[in-house]
Amino acid sequence: MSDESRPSPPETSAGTSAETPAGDRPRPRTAAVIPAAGRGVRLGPGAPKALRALGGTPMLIHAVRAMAASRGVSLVVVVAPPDGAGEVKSLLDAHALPERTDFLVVPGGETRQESVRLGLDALPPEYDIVLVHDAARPLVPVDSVDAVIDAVREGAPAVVPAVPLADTVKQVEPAAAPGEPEPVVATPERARLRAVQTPQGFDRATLVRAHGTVTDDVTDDASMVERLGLAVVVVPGHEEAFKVTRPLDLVLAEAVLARRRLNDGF
Ligand SMILES: Nc1ccn([C@@H]2O[C@H](COP(=O)(O)OP(=O)(O)OP(=O)(O)O)[C@@H](O)[C@H]2O)c(=O)n1
Ligand SMILES: C[C@](O)(CO)[C@H](O)COP(=O)(O)O
Repeated sequence: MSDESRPSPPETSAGTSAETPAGDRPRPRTAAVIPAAGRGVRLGPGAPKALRALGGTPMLIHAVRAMAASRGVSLVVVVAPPDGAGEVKSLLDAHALPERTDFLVVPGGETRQESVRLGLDALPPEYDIVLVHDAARPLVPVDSVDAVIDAVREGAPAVVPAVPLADTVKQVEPAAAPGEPEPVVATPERARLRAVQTPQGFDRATLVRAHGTVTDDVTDDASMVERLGLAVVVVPGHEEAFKVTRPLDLVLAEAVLARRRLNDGF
């Protein structure tokens, strides 16, 4: 492990993914890669998005805690802004994670794809299942994380959490000239469309192969697996796993967090 890591804690009886009843095959171990190296241009000027505060705590810390909340996740790899790995390491040192969860910090790249690949490159060999989770989805509930891990453990090479759409979606052609209206060319059947979230879960070898093979620009990791011709399956996502992209998303995230804190009594 690099200097940017905490030493692995001893196995505990609290139950890592490798723990099994006597005689059973060990369960595959799961690591979560968190791409957090984006600027957050759509959120507006300020610090890199992952380091901006949500309820007084950096968004990245919420995302790391969301992964660490799953008893199946025993390593979190944070892909930090390229010049911010030291700051991210200090943040993680300052915010307690469960004893069972180890972490690593690596510097990210120019694109999300590149950042995910750099996170994958840093994974120790003993992890067979990989989750990829956007730092920009800080409020994903643990049940969604567990559902993705379970589906990969049951044999799916690639799993995405997703929710139905509320809006009708139109496919358009680019406008003939700037300022001209965009012509609609199709209306896909909404009932068959899904809005895809993270964490997306993968058999590690499949994801590594996808990142080593697919060079086109894509907006998520599962579409790289689709391009290999392999099956990707959907499990139910959650409305609170939305992505903080624009200023209004941050307002919603603050409200969701305030509601949780009220319900939890702190
Ligand atoms: N070079 C990049 C670009 C994005 N990401 C991460 O990928 C996730 C999803 O990306 P997005 O929400 O688009 O974040 P940004 O790229 O920061 O946003 P924007 O496009 O508005 O700049 C985020 O957690 C972001 O930090 C990354 O690790 N490395
Ligand atoms: C991976 C993702 O969150 C799935 O919805 C999304 O595609 C990321 O897109 P972004 O434009 O890089 O935020």
